[in-house]
Parts: sequence; C-alpha cells; structure tokens
Amino acid sequence: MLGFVFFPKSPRHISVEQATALVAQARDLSQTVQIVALTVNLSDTDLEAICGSIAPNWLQLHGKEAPDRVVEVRREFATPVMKAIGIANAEDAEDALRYATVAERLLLDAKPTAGALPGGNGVMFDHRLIAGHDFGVPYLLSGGLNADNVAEAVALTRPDGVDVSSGVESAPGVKDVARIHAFVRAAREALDSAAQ
Ligand SMILES: O=C(O)c1ccccc1NCC(=O)[C@H](O)[C@H](O)COP(=O)(O)O
Repeated sequence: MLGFVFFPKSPRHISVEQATALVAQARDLSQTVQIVALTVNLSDTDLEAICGSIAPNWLQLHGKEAPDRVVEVRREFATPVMKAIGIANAEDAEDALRYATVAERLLLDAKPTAGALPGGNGVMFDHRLIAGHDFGVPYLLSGGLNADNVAEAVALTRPDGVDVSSGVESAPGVKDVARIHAFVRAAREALDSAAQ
C-alpha cells in the first residue's frame, strides 16, 4: 500500500495533480500496488476530486469522521474505507469498536496532542491498551514504528498489518529508500512469525 496525504498543513501534503502523476507511475511499475488516499474530514466535493483523479483502492479517513459519515463515504465513492482511530486510553480502544461494522479496516494510531498534526507525528501509543483485543475487523498498527521497534510491537499486538511514515524518513516529509527497505524487511518478518 502506498499512502498519499491530502492535508495542506502536513509536510507530506500532495496536490491532486502531483498525486495523479505519481499514482500512474506506481501502477505502471506494479500490478499489485494499492493506492491509499489519506484525508481528514473532507467534504464530498474534495473527495470527488481525489477519487475522480486517482481512483484510490482505499480511502483512509484520518479525522473525526463519525461512523455515519464512514457509511456515507463508502456508499458515495464505492471505495473501501480504512478508519484511523487515535488511541490514548482504554476508552479509545473501546470506541474503535463503533467502526468495526462500518469500515473495512481500522488503523490504530497514537492520539495527537493539541496542536499536533492528526497523524504522522512519529509517536507510539501504549500497545498494552490494544493487546489481545478483537476489533471484529482487520486492523493496521501505526504510530512511531520503525525498523528497530516493529518486531516487538507486532509480537505484542498481532495486527493484520503495519503502517509507517516518520520512521522511514530522513526529515519530515522526506522518505528515505534505505529506511523503507529496512522497515519492510523487519515488518514482513515480524508479521510472518506472528502469523505462525
Ligand atoms: O502523515 C501525515 O502528515 C498526516 C497528516 C494528517 C493526517 C494523517 C497523517 N498521517 C497518517 C498516517 O497514516 C501516518 O502514517 C501515521 O500517523 C503514522 O505516522 P508515524 O507515527 O509518523 O509513523
């Protein structure tokens, strides 16, 4: 999965035009790549511009979208939704269950502190809050992961997949190829051994 961030305040923000070119390149290079459009509380009009241009395989809703809005977005755009949930305490983990019947995937991330970006902050939450939980739907573990800590995180939480941003960057918004390789290697090993 390749994620494209449509959030102007982020150092990773990309315009629809830039994304369209990169997505075409990615799809030329790989038959199996899945494109994820990451949005935060966007209107139908803005989602239409994104979906109409890049036809993402997934919409990652990373804002305060309520379960009803998730249902609406899926219906309107006929695209599977991955709902991001910020986890800071046990209530947040319970709250995630509200989305189990409306989203195809959950993405459990650190809850942003006041003034921080909604995501991509390189912050890890306390994984003991979700260890052993059944969310009723596949979920990705996210928040502060990198090649050095992903094995321990996966062993404790046993997610269906992992997500990373800052942990594979050399500076905010600047992806680093060597770090991406190291992360993917470590994540694959960890997910494979957790599945055995
Ligand atoms: O990455 C961003 O800049 C971003 C901006 C606004 C909303 C969400 C954003 N990222 C969401 C992600 O899925 C990140 O990969 C996730 O939060 C993990 O980030 P990190 O802790 O830096 O690995």
